[in-house]
Amino acid sequence: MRIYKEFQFEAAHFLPTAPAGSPNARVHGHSFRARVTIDGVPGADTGYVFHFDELAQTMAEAQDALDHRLLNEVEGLEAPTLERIAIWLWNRLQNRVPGLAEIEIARDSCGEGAVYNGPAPSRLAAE
Ligand SMILES: Nc1nc2c(c(=O)[nH]1)N=C([C@H](O)[C@H](O)COP(=O)(O)OP(=O)(O)OP(=O)(O)O)CN2
Ligand SMILES: [Zn+2]
Repeated sequence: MRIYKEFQFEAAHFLPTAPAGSPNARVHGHSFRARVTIDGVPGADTGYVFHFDELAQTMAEAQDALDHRLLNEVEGLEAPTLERIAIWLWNRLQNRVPGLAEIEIARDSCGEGAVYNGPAPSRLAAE
């Protein structure tokens, strides 16, 4: 079973590789939504996969690192596309959230988003 929790953040950014003169090359802001999805089996006694309160604490720390920031100044987000933010959040949460299955970063105002399910499995040594 999959469960999820979301948080919002408002942040500024620019895309350093955008062509000069493009609006994307200028600092501008968006409202972002992050969804963290966990895959697991509800505990026989607890009835939950992972307690939302525990997840909320971890997510609050990530939210604080992103909210009302210039994302380009956040370590690892020098090119802060939706895709890069999704990977950044995955890397931040992967050791702290058992069963982490998916990160979605969305800009709902323009119907855009990126969904990341973690790195592709590494090739078998025999290959
Ligand atoms: N594959 C991607 N393409 C683009 C991304 C991205 O993250 N991944 N990001 C951008 C820029 O951030 C750009 O600002 C998005 O612009 P646009 O789609 O025009 O949306 P708005 O600026 O209109 O968003 P509002 O929040 O509605 O103002 C470009 N491409
Ligand atoms: Zn933008």
